[in-house]
Amino acid sequence: MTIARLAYLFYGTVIQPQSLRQLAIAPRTLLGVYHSGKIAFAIPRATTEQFEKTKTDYTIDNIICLSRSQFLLPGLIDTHVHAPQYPIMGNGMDLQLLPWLDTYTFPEEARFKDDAYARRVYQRVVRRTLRNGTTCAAYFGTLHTTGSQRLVDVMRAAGQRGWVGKVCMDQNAPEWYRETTDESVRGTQQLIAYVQQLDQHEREQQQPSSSASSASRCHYHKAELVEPCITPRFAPTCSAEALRRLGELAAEENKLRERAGRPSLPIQTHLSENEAEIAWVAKLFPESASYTDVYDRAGLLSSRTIMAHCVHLTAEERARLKATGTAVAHCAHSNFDLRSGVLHVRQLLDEGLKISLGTDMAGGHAISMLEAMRGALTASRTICIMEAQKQQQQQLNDKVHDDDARSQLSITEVVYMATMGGAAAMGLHDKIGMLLEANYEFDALLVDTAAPDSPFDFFEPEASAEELLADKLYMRRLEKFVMCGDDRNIEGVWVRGRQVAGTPLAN
Ligand SMILES: Nc1nc2[nH]cnc2c(=O)[nH]1
Ligand SMILES: [Zn+2]
Repeated sequence: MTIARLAYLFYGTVIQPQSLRQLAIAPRTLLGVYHSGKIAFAIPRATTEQFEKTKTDYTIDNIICLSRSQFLLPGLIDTHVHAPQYPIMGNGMDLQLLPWLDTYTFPEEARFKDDAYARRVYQRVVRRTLRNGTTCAAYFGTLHTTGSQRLVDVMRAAGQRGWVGKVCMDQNAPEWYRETTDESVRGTQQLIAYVQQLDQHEREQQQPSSSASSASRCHYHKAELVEPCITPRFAPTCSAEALRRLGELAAEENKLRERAGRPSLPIQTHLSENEAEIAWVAKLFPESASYTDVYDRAGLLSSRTIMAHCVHLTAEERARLKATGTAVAHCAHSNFDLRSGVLHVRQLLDEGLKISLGTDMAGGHAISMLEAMRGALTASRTICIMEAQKQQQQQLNDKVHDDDARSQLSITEVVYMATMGGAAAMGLHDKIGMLLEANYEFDALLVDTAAPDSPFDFFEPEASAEELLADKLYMRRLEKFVMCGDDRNIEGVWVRGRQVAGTPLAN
């Protein structure tokens, strides 16, 4: 009898969102990972005898015992980020969206016609995002098809999961950074074909297993790690014809995919970010009932569509996003930095919309999803303050009203949105976002709140047994990491069971 083989066996605390308001904290979890990247088992509260027995039951390549200050967390998912804007991150934050695009963004993105420059910047972006724990990202590229292909190459080589969109713009952009409608459609088709061909090649390379039923015999592969994504930049820079043809392309492609039992094609764009943008869309598309309706008419709303921002939507628009399963990427830092507005995220959550988080780097000044979580917390508190001020101004009574913090997000909610919520937004919820489920792919971070160069100090609570053993202690560690942590607290990063950042940790 052959002994099954594991790439990794972890023994320690696992923290994982279960739903928007529920977090599982599972101490002393035995977590096995196959070479295929799939989780073999996750047994919380395992005894040392179980640990010893597992070591004899399996051939294990790497055993990692977590210390008290460490825990595993699902990988962070950035559902809206502009890879080519990395060189201007943190610069030019003095303008609002439309002049910001013309002044800073388009000139930088135009440089990506140079494939070598594109590759160089994309290597930095992918390395930096991985180091910060972003295991999966929905990237916007530029207008350039070959440049966008280089982003695919870099992600695959580094082992990062995600979407890559060749940005489409056929109007209202400078003539040196604009394309024809045909070029928008053709470039998107070429990117889809390119990724398909890479995946096909990868599948052919995979050794056929003599006992295919044994997941442990499957090897790591890169097929479907990176998906092409239909990416009209936003309605103002796309003609109605371009939007319609991109919607048709998605529909045609999805017919084939459905027959092959494959997930539908991802779609991403911007929606209702800034007041001037919304007024411009109303002028450009008078036949549409709303900004959302512009995309809806083109067939671009779907259960694999992500709309970034959505700050100023009407109730009808929100209902339409919900009905079509379209997700909203909440990009709080960007909404502050470009003075676009403050998303009332509690309202959208109450209405049952799918909400995830995005850095929107470089509209947002930070590349880290920890920053995206903090931004979302700050935005929700800003809503609370605005609501309180409104109540006071209305002078319903002259005493200060009770503190109402219902609009405020919790740590649990932002962690959900940065992990499981991101997986749901990208239609990957049956693959990633969970660590306590066998057969999920192991996309994870090893966090250490006592890392040697940690940007904060964690003081153990007084040693009452109740406090030391309770979930409370790890909740406090998680909160510290979210509020005060950075990449120095991320000691290892795995995507599909392969370590892609951090120091080699196996012992
Ligand atoms: N934040 C942001 N909004 C956009 N709307 C259209 N393009 C962009 C972009 O690059 N960033
Ligand atoms: Zn954006």
